[in-house]
Amino acid sequence: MSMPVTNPLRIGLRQERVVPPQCLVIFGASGDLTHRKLVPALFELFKQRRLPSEFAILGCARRPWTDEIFKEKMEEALSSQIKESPKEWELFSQNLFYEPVDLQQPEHLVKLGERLEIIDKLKATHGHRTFYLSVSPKFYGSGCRALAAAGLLKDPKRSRVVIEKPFGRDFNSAQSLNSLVQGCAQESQIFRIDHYLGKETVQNILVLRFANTIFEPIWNRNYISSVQITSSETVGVEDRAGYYESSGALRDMVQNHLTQMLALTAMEPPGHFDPEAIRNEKAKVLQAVKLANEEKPWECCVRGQYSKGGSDEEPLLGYRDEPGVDPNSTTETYVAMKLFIDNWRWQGVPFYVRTGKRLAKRLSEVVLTFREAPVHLFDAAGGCPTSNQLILRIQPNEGAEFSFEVKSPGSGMRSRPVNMEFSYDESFGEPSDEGYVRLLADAMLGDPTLFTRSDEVEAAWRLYTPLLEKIEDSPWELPIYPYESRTWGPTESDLLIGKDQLLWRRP
Ligand SMILES: NC(=O)C1=CN([C@@H]2O[C@H](COP(=O)(O)OP(=O)(O)OC[C@H]3O[C@@H](n4cnc5c(N)ncnc54)[C@H](OP(=O)(O)O)[C@@H]3O)[C@@H](O)[C@H]2O)C=CC1
Ligand SMILES: O=C1O[C@H](COP(=O)(O)O)[C@@H](O)[C@H](O)[C@H]1O
Repeated sequence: MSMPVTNPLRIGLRQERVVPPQCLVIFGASGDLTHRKLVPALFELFKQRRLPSEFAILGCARRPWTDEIFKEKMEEALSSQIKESPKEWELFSQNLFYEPVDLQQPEHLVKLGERLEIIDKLKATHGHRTFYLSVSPKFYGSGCRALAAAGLLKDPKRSRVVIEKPFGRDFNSAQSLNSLVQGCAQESQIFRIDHYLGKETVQNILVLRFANTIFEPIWNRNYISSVQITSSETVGVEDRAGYYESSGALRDMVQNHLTQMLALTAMEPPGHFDPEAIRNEKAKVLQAVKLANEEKPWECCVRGQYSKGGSDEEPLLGYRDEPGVDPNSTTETYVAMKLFIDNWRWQGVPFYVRTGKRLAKRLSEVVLTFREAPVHLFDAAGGCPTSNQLILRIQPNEGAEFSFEVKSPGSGMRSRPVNMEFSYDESFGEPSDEGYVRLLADAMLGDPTLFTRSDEVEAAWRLYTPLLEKIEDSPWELPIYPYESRTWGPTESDLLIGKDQLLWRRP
């Protein structure tokens, strides 16, 4: 009988950190995020045995659901996972409870406090609570205030609050929201979530840079000529027009997810792996980022909006024809821009970032392009030698690749580029967890490393607010260029990077 072969990379893989006893209270329990992301992530944690038996999920929203209705709704949300793990669902569902709460009604919060005490006794959760605000951003501040007024945040060791994005809509509103929530709870209790930081490959940027010796000496302006950060989506606005119309790609994706990827790529090495050390370095580098041309932002920023496209079989609506969208909308669904970082490491190295909906491919990646060899000794297949590139594939097919020149086989001495590949799935034999799995566990563990601190959020808003104001005050200076659905965005964005004799990567 042959022995099963064990992949040595899987040894010791799962799962060091188990959440301590507690009750997770989700405000917005009937909403889209709870349905699509939060409860599936919690079920995943449960299946991985990372939730203790002293654990409860208390769903809250205004509608008068009961525990039973909440369980039914969550069963619908998890239907495909439950088919594979029906027994786990039986056990998991015993931890689900529901309390009707309107965050604007103080007496509801008092009732919530009483319900939590009952759950504490029933599930032995000892007053340990994580409050997750998965409600409209207009309730982030008032929600925290209501929790504090009801005395639910007074114990900094046992109560935390998780705040969804967007955290503010410009520098001033983010600053006011920070002071409001910091007036209700200590910074150590506040977890501002950015789900990109929960992605395995985004965290891998840190490990790749700081657990290897080969990268750090060349991770700077002496060796790197440019950096591209892309997050492209194939989906359109879906049913979120109400939110997206007043947000747009700059606020929805660039200020948070792309800027966080940039911060991890560009930050200095922290002295040690400690939440504050990491967040200090991220905040420091974010404070040094600037638009490539602050006086003429139209020279370094391109906005686009998808028009119709697709195929006869799958025709796709243009953004302005989507349900809930203003037929004259000037909200951008695509943005590309060029940034610089004003410090010793990165002076003069352009960072190009782009994101868009309804693009040709779903992908997120960070691409570092290295300087050309100083002398071209060999003929290159295709005319000119390519620059070395390190590509950090955030999604899909999570991993990394390095492209470099090798000798083309044959009698001559010609060079051609090849790729060296690492893939998470292939190496570790299983797909990576969704970002929310990691982040929910970390919030309940009280580990803030992968959450954004107040100064980081403010630094990111400080960077983009002048641009947002320019768009609002003189929109003709930053016009919206249409692009056909399922293409790579407006041609103007090719010109943005083309001015520097570069091309966007189109894998
Ligand atoms: N959906 C997504 O993919 C993403 C969402 N987010 C963020 O997550 C948050 C939630 O988004 P989403 O789930 O899409 O929003 P939804 O509009 O789907 O859900 C909002 C939820 O809030 C509840 N609610 C509304 N008013 C109150 C109130 N006064 N007191 C208590 N609960 C209330 C609603 O239930 P009821 O009407 O019964 O009160 C509902 O459960 C938002 O901040 C969004 O920006 C972030 C990233 C992605
Ligand atoms: O936060 C958001 O992210 C999603 C994209 O997330 P991903 O994990 O699928 O890359 C985006 O669709 C949404 O508009 C935005 O609010």
